[in-house]
Amino acid sequence: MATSRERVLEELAKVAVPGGGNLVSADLVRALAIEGGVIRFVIEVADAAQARALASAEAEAQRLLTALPEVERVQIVMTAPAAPRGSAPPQVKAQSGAGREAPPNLTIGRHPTPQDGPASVAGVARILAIGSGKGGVGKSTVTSNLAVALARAGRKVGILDADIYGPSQPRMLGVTGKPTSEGDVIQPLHAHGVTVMSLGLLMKEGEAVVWRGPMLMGALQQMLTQVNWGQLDVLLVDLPPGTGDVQLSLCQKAKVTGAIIVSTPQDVALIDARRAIDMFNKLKTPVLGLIENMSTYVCPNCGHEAHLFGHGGVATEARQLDLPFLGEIPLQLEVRLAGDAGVPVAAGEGAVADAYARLAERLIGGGMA
Ligand SMILES: Nc1ncnc2c1ncn2[C@@H]1O[C@H](COP(=O)(O)OP(=O)(O)OP(=O)(O)O)[C@@H](O)[C@H]1O
Repeated sequence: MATSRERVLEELAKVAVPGGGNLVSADLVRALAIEGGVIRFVIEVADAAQARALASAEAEAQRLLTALPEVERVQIVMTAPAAPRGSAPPQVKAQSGAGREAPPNLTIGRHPTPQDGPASVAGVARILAIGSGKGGVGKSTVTSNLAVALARAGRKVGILDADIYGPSQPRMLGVTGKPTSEGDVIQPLHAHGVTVMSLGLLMKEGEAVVWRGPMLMGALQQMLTQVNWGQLDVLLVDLPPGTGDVQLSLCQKAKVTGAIIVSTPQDVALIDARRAIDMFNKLKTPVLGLIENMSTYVCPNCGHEAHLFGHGGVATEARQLDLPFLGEIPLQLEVRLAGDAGVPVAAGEGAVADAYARLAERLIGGGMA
């Protein structure tokens, strides 16, 4: 069983920090995420001097958490913001056209600015959070394909890739350029009729770890408010898996129309999906429905139908929770190949593209997109 968030905070509250108090009471812990036996979080400090002063607290936190029975790995990132707390957000500087190999020249990631409750995003009619309890169930794949299907159905669609631990929308949508900026307004990119902004566009591939900490809450706020989204019928937010701080900040900072939960039919995924639903309920974000991904598998050679991860589990779960079941997406090799090639399968023709078109129609018909 995974260690609970409360248990982790209990341990961190034992770690004294210079100046009095502990890591938790001094409000230094950010982005706490627990995935199986892996615990990740950020210690947020004001500057390099405080980072040095907290080095032994970091080591102590590492020691205490690693000693917990269920914990396999503890990953702590210490971050100092680019500018001191409370100062104006840094200007966004951008270059266009540089290859993905070049280091990012955008300054993004800052402390969130205070605001009274969740805010609307200018020009964006609806915000849908696409979440999952478990990682790897295809949430990002569903997001990119659903966006393309909605665009094909004539809707103005955007994707905000907030999956800070593995932003994959640039690859899945085949966008490789870098966003440009005018003043502090970031210009998003466009692919397959979808407006796209991703933290992944601001980092070298595989460098997520460098960007995790400083980008968290403030970066999400920047992505919502500083990106020129234009007029959108719907903005899909691809969340990291689980129930961490990104989900929390999104629902606190933005007026989220609702959440859609992606799950495979496997019991283990469904258990985690329930947790995600519970979190959205607690955040008072309506859960608009569930999608079953990696549903039926049809053998391309003999046409035999198999249910590798089971079948119908998500529909049953939706019925039990009295939530809408929005549809099922088959498991097909083409889905992965298309995602890897940067042309979502929903942009073409075939059974999976049809399934996404039905899903898009369902959302549009229900006023969700
Ligand atoms: N219906 C499908 N058929 C075949 N492969 C799929 C399907 N859906 C997703 N995949 C593949 O499964 C893998 C995981 O998908 P994806 O990255 O979308 O999951 P995720 O839930 O967003 O993961 P993460 O936890 O990293 O955010 C990818 O290689 C993707 O191409």
